[in-house]
Amino acid sequence: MRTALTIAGSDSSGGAGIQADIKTMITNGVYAMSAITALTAQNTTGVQAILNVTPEFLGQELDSVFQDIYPDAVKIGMVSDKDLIHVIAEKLKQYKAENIVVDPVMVATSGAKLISDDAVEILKQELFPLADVLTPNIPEAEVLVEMSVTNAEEMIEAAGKISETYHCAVLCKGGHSINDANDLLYYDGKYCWFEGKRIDNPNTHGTGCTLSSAIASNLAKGYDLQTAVKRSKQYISGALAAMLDLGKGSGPMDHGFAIRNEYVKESEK
Ligand SMILES: Nc1ncnc2c1ncn2[C@@H]1O[C@H](COP(=O)(O)OP(=O)(O)OP(=O)(O)O)[C@@H](O)[C@H]1O
Ligand SMILES: Cc1ncc(CO)c(N)n1
Repeated sequence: MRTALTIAGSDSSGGAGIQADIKTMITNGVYAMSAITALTAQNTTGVQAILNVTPEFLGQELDSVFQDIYPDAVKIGMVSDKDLIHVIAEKLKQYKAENIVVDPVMVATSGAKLISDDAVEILKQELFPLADVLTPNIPEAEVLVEMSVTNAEEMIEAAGKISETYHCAVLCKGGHSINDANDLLYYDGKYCWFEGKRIDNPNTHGTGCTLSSAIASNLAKGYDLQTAVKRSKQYISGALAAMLDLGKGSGPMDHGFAIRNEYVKESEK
C-alpha cells in the first residue's frame, strides 16, 4: 500500500488540518501518517487557541515516521513558527523526502491568522525550494508576489512568478474568486486550468487542506502531477456537493461521500 504523511496542525473540529488530511488520504486510497506541528482549539466559527509543539518534538515525530514507514508523498500545511519550519526543512532533506506538496497556510477560512509574520520569510527561503508543488489560494499568492490578483491573467502572472522563483509547480486555487472555482497549474513555464463549477455551499472549512492532501495521495499512488490535480479537483467537488451542514459557521465537508457511494454500489450488486 502507498503511504502519505501530513505535517500540519490539528483542528479540534475535524474540518481542516490533520483531521481533514487523514480523512482525505484514507478515502483516496493511501495509508495516512501525521507529524503534528500544533494543536488548535478550533471550530466552524473560528480559532480559539493555538499550542505549538516544540521543534525538538516535531523532529522526533519526523524521525519516528521516516525511520519506519517511509512516506511516498508528504503534505505540509499549517506551520506557524520559524523554528518548526527549519526542523521540517532539515528532516525532509535528511530523509530525501519525495513528492512534497506545500500548502502555504496563512489564514483560516474563518479569518484567523495561522502563521507568524517572521515565519513567512523562512517558509519561502527554506521550505518552498524543497516543494514539488505549492498550493497557494488567491490571498496567499497576493502575499507571496506582493501584487493584487483579481482575474485570470493576474493568476497566471502570480503563479508564474512564484514558480520561477522557487523552481517548482504552483497550483493557484480559485476558491476565493467570485464567479467560478477554476484552479491554475503553472509548471515548467507552461500553465493549464482545472475548471470547477462553483458549488453554492457556504461550508468550505478545510477545502485547501483537503485539496493538497488529495494531491499528495494521488502523487503517492504514482499519478503525474496533472492527473493528480485533476483527480483531486474531482474529489473536492464531490465532497462540497454532498452539502454537509454542521456547526454555526463555515462548516466542514463530507469526506464520506466517496465511501458511501462505493458501499451503495456494492450493496446493489
Ligand atoms: N464553492 C466552491 N465550489 C467549488 N469548488 C470550490 C469552492 N470553494 C473552493 N473550491 C475549491 O476548493 C479548493 C480549495 O480552494 P480554496 O481557494 O478554497 O483554498 P483555501 O482558501 O486554501 O482553503 P481553506 O479555506 O481551507 O484555507 C480549490 O480547488 C477550489 O477551486
Ligand atoms: C489546523 C488548521 N490548518 C489549516 C487550516 C486552514 O484552513 C485550519 N483552519 N486549521
